[in-house]
Amino acid sequence: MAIIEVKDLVKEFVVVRKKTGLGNAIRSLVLPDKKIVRGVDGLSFNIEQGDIVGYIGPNGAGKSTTIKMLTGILYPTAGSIRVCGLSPHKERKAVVRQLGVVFGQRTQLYWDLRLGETFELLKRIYKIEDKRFKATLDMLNDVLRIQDFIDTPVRQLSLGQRMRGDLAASMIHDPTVLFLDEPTIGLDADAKHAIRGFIQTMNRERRMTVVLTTHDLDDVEQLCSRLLVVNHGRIVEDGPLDSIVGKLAPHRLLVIELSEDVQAPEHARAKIVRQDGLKVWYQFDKAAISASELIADLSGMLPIRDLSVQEPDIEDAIREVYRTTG
Ligand SMILES: Nc1ncnc2c1ncn2[C@@H]1O[C@H](COP(=O)(O)OP(=O)(O)OP(=O)(O)O)[C@@H](O)[C@H]1O
Repeated sequence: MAIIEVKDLVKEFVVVRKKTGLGNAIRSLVLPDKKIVRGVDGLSFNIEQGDIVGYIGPNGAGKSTTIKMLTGILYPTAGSIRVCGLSPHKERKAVVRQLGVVFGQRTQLYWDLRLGETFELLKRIYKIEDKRFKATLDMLNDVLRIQDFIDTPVRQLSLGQRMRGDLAASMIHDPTVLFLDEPTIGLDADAKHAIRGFIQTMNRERRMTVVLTTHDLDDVEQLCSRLLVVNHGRIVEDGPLDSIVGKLAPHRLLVIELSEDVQAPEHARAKIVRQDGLKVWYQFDKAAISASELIADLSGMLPIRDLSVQEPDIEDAIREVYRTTG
């Protein structure tokens, strides 16, 4: 059984359109001009236990709205959700015990408490027994190195320390699923490395399922076994990184260095995208022609001194996801 099951999920928001001018403002009070915005528009997907899934897409695609519904913060307009066999909005208390949630852009720690006091508070909220609490803290300290600043008030922590504190807090009750919304945003390379290491360790050692929204390409590349790409509230791609890169950036480049300055010939299944002195760049789709076929064809027509095949760039492919507007 999948640990997260989402079927035909829809979330609509009612937005009141504001008009300028006093007359219009008064009219709006009596008869507001309402518009329905579909933040999520018929999502269906399952996530298996132990997966690390990147939930990615351009701004306004519906990522946060989905995460809020999966964690019981928002009520869906239609469709169904099961997380650990529970309905997040109907069985919120029970579901919250199974979930860890971290929003990179805002802390869930208590600003005026020391980090350790926050953990104590969470211990009481979740009714965690002493022995288990201590064991979890020791484990979290091993992975996140929180001991150095556990007695520091949260407001004095650096961003990287605060994020490690937030992650530790989300794990105190030993959840089954971890939702991370931009967990590495604004962090330096060391802190990012620590956070990624933590996610990998929790996934490997505790079979923790992780759903991660991120704009960081290294997060995607280093962590995610599967990507769900969302746009306009719908899933537009679902699969491992490689296959999505293949779909979004199907083109490869054959770069040929000529031994003589000749005009490079056109090819029916490859396009010349650049010629600079003795170098020519042919772009081709590997589904239409293989690199070896193209090389064989061209070597009969051109004086070739050297050549190389350039694979598509993961960064370009994922950037394409974030650039997409259509
Ligand atoms: N409370 C709200 N009221 C009205 N519209 C909303 C509300 N929350 C989200 N929306 C709209 O729903 C759509 C999806 O928004 P959402 O915040 O889920 O996108 P996102 O993928 O998380 O974007 P980002 O990457 O910018 O955080 C957007 O059109 C947004 O304007």
